[in-house]
Formats: sequence, C-alpha cells, structure tokens
Amino acid sequence: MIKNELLTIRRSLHQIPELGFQEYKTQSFLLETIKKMNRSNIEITKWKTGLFVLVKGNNPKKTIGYRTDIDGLPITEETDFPFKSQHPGQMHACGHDLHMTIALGVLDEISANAIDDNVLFIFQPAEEGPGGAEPILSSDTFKQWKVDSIFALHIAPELPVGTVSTRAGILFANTSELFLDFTGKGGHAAYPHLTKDMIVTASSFITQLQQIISRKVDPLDSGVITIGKMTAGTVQNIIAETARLEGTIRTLQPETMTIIKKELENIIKGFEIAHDCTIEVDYGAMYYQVNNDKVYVDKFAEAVQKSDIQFIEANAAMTGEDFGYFLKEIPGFMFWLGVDSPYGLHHSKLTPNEDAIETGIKAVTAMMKEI
Ligand SMILES: CC(=O)N[C@@H](CCC[C@H](N)C(=O)O)C(=O)O
Repeated sequence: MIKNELLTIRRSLHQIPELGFQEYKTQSFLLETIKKMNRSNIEITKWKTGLFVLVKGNNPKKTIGYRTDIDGLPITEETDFPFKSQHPGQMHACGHDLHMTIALGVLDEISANAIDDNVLFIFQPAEEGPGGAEPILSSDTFKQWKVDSIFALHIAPELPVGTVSTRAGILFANTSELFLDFTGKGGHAAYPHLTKDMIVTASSFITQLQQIISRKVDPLDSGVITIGKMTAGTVQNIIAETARLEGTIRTLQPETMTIIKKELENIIKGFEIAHDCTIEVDYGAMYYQVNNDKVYVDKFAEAVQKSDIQFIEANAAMTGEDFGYFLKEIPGFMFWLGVDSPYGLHHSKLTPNEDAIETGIKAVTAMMKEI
C-alpha cells in the first residue's frame, strides 16, 4: 500500500470511533478494505464486532498471531483536523486507528508476498473495556488456529518517530476498574447535622484511598489508584444523598492488587461506620499484566536493528492492556511505537505523527519474517 492509501485509511477510521463491542462501522470498513486487496490466500472470519484474518503461508510449520485493537474512547475530540471524529463524544484517543492502519498495511504486504508460516491477524474489539481478549481466547473460533506465538504494538506519544521500545518481562501493569456507590441521607444545605453528606464522605474517601499506596504498598513495589470520575449532587443548596466514584487500580505484581483491594475493603467498612452510610464496590473489568517473553523480545530487537528503526529498551509502565491475557497463554510480546505527540494517550488533543505508520509496518513485517 502506498503512503496516501494508508493515510486515507487512518483518517477514515479516525472519523468513526466506536466504543467496545459497538464497532459495527469499523468492522464494515475493515472488511471492505481487506476484500479490496483481492487476495486468494486469505480467509476472513467475523467474531462479534471484530475480525480474524488468516493469511495462509507457503509452507506453514506454525501460525504467528498479530493482534490489533479496534475500539475508541468516550472522549470529545478537541483537535482541528478536517478528519476529526464524526461521532460526538467518542474519539480514537489511544491510537487504535493507527494500530488498525498498520495491521492493514502489514496484511496487504504479507498476503502479497506470503511468508512460509501462517499469520493470523486478530482485529480485537473492546480493549478499553470491557475487554475482548478473554472472550476471544475462550472462543472455539480462535482455538481452531492453535497460534504458536503472538505480538502487538501500542503507540507511544512521548517517543520519537522511527523508534520502537520494549523490554523482556513485565511491560504493562495488572489493572482493575473500580466503581464505588455511596448512599447516605440528603437534605437542606443549612442543616448538615441532620444529613449524611455523600460529597464530603466521598471526597474524604478519595484522600484516604491514596494512603493505601503510600502506607500499605511496599515502597520498592508499585501501585496506582486513580479516580477519574466523581458524580454527586443536584443543585448548590441540597446536600447530596448519593455519590459515585469511578476509577482504576494498577499494580506491577498481581499480589499487590490483592493487598490493595483488601485495604480498600477495610476502609469501606470503617467509612460505613464513621459516616453512617453504605458503600457498594464493583471491580468491573480486570486486565492481566503484559509479560513479554525474552526470546521474542530479543528476536524483535535483532529484526528491527537490521533496518533504520531505532530500538530503545523500555521501562515497565502502569498502563493496562488486555493483550496480557494472550501472553498468559501464548508466548510473545508487545512493543511501543514512537509517534511523537505533544498530547498523551487518552487526551482529547492526541495528535500522533502519521509517519509512524510506515515505521510500524516495517517493524511488524520484519518481525514476522524473523520469528
Ligand atoms: C493502553 C491503555 O491506555 N490501556 C487502558 C486499558 C484500560 C483498562 C481498564 N478499562 C481500566 O481502566 O482499568 C488503560 O487505561 O491503561
């Protein structure tokens, strides 16, 4: 595919971001683009709102898996691009539009010049939530291909174009979503003593939560608790009867996640007594750490270093990825692709440099030939 075609694909996908398991337009666009390639060595299978595309090898001894995520985020885009999101309140703010474009570019290349082994392209829905990897892994459709190794990429806004970065071992964290519903007693703003004010209670709870990280987690280990959304109240002079907190917990060790949840539940019990309220907790979707296999990371470093791409050794990050579930069952790795954006992941002005598409295609294709 030439550069202009790839840009048209990326910009078309950028305009139609859809949330997890609602990626209907995205699925149709992907299908149409793949069918236009008109290759006889590919087999397409729909799976929910995603796709599996098998490229048959010339003399297959194994099947290589390559996964891309396809969903967008509930963010209102604030860029001035002529190709900005056409879906109000939804945006490709985590680079999945670039991920898909790169996968299509590689698919085009690998199906035109097939390698010996089979390659299974997995266009996976719902990475941002509620998670598409686990249901794919337990589906009979996926099991039939017996994938031997697997890899994937994620854009990195802080790295320059022309670079890739990864490490052996843990690259991304264990994550758990966190939803907390507080119920107390509302009333008149002038009579706080007759109420159980859930705005004050939830605010104080947030401060207390942060002490789990500073006082209960080993300082040599790592943990993050972020509350990204707080909902409470109706008007300025009514004391709120309910409040809701939405957040996420991140740890580098699965055991630390257990410690944090136990401490959180202790705080809940204490708050229910101290503030005479009820607090319901729901952990939502949980993702397993991305644990890269050293053998494949070394092969990757070797493959890209033969080209003009720069390989950078990565540190572990507290981002989460349900690709971790694939790596729990199949050896492989994930890597960061430099896209040099002044705004980071999950930002309404994320502006990845599109030149990174070419680097991504080159790096992934080189790895497929090396494995
Ligand atoms: C790469 C990235 O940004 N991934 C997301 C994954 C979401 C996990 C889950 N929905 C949660 O919020 O815990 C991330 O936020 O790291």
